[in-house]
Amino acid sequence: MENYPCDVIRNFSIIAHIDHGKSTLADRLLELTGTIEKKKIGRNLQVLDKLKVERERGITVKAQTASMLHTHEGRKHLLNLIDTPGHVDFAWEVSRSLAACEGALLLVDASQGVQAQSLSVFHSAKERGLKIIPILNKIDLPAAQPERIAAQIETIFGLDPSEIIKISAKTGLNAEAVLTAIVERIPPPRGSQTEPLKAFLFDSHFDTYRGVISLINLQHGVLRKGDKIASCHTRKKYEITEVGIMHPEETPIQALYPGQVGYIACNMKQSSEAHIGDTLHRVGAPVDPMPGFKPAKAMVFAGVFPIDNNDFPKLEESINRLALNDRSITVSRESSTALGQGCRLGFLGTLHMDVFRQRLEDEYDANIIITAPTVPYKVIYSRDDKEVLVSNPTDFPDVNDSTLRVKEVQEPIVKASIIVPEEYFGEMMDLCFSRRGEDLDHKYLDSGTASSSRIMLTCTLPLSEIVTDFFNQLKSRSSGFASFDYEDAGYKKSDLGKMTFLLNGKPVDALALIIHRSAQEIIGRQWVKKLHKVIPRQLFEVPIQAAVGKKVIARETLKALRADVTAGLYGGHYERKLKHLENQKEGKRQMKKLGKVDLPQEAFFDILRK
Ligand SMILES: Nc1nc2c(ncn2[C@@H]2O[C@H](COP(=O)(O)OP(=O)(O)OP(=O)(O)O)[C@@H](O)[C@H]2O)c(=O)[nH]1
Repeated sequence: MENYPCDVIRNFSIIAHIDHGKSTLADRLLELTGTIEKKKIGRNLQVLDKLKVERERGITVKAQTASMLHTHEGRKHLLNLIDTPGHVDFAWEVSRSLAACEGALLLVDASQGVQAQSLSVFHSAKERGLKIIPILNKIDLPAAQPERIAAQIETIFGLDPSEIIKISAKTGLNAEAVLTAIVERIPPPRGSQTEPLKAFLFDSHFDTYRGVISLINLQHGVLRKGDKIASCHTRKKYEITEVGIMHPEETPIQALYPGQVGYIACNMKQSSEAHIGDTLHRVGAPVDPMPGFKPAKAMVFAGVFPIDNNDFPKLEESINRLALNDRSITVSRESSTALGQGCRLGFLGTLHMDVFRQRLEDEYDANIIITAPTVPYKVIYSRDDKEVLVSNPTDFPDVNDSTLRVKEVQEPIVKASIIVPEEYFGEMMDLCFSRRGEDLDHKYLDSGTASSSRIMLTCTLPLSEIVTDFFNQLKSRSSGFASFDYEDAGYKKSDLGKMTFLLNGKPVDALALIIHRSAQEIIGRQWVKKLHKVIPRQLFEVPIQAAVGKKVIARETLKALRADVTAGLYGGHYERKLKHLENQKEGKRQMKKLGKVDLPQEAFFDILRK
């Protein structure tokens, strides 16, 4: 590695909207540089996307990094690709990956044009002062409009059209030009061997045998096995047990030199010790830490409960093991009278939550119930202006109870941008208004009179409105054409209340919701109807009520039972009934006594799944 001084090193990321071909281009670059063999990636198996869920959903969840060697004008260069995940929830991972680069390839699909995330990742890269190389991908597609999209890139990003490289990552057409541009246009890192050791930690994962493996970008100094290092953040000390580069798999090396990107293993036992954005230095030779990082903030919370309560220890262990590799997830225990013992998890967003659930189910075969997602609300009390963050509806106070002296409640809001063809503009406006959107604004993205021009719509929305079903609505109401991105926009005062559901006068804690006043009646009625459908009849009449504070706003009555246990269950769905009967036969069916009401776990499943 000592043969690769800074001037032959290039550290870069590929940034793009989801599906614009980032992983495909990464594969082509690895292939062109001989880092991987061609045959390995024949069946659309992308080397950089490793997790099963990623393949199933075709998205990158966790960033993967690879080093490659490329000869340019007779000189061998070391190119370090720092891969970034491609979804709004993971904007934080993108920003930390970018901090380890000097340049970024901005990839835009020539048939779809600039999309919402193209814009947000562009701004992120620009803020960091990275050299941006615009690339138009998928020019092999019949629907590609390279000229029109190139004009878009020029007007929206202010990039020089002559700098745009037009390629097909799939066929490999012109991909060689990308390598040349990386070497010629991206500045080399600036590091020095003589300055005190300084390494930037930008990613980490957990390995069962070696403990925490951290990816680092070495700013200064030389790092070898046996070196003693310390963290600026925690001040803990470690000894390096292995140094290597990702080529693309972990490949041990003797030493890492300034400007290089690689991995280290040290005696770090817990992933919580590896702080993303931390700076490492040699023991006894402290350095100034790299500029601070915003830590990942969980913005969506949900309870996870096992269907069978005996499974809780196993579920908890699985959750902890998965969380080891994803420190943006927060985990705490939660218990509910209705659902028993479970965990409350905090996620970056709803996709993050879905991915986690799928991993739990895939890898651990877990049979679980997830409660409705909530966002963190701020409750401010008049007594000494105390501010409490509430992310579990159970803990939300009754705002009308004057003894509690709640001064106001605030909810997190986001600044959303939606890019959509003009003909769907009206639909998108409706959607935003129906989700309490404010400050709506829009602008045309195509200059001149292009047919089917595209519009960028921006507005502020409460975060709670986009964590439930917003994305699906957006896609279905725009025939799949709208793209969406959002950023944190702080907190805002809001008229919210806690809605509880009562069975036979007893509240069911797992079903509590925090809802804006304008939607309380509608949601109350909907949920009461749903409950009425899924709760089996009992030996006595059961009132099902929705209440906000002490005020009941909706009610249905479940008539007393006469004969057959399964009659009327689930609105007569045959397979459901069959499953129900089978469960009963196996004696596995769990009944929850809520007051005097028997509520099967499956009923919760049906309500919460919606
Ligand atoms: N026709 C054509 N298809 C392409 C090209 N590049 C990528 N694709 C296809 O586009 C789809 C998305 O490509 P990916 O490389 O997975 O996209 P991505 O940007 O990595 O997606 P995320 O990892 O989710 O951000 C795949 O089906 C690719 O085969 C191209 O140049 N031409």
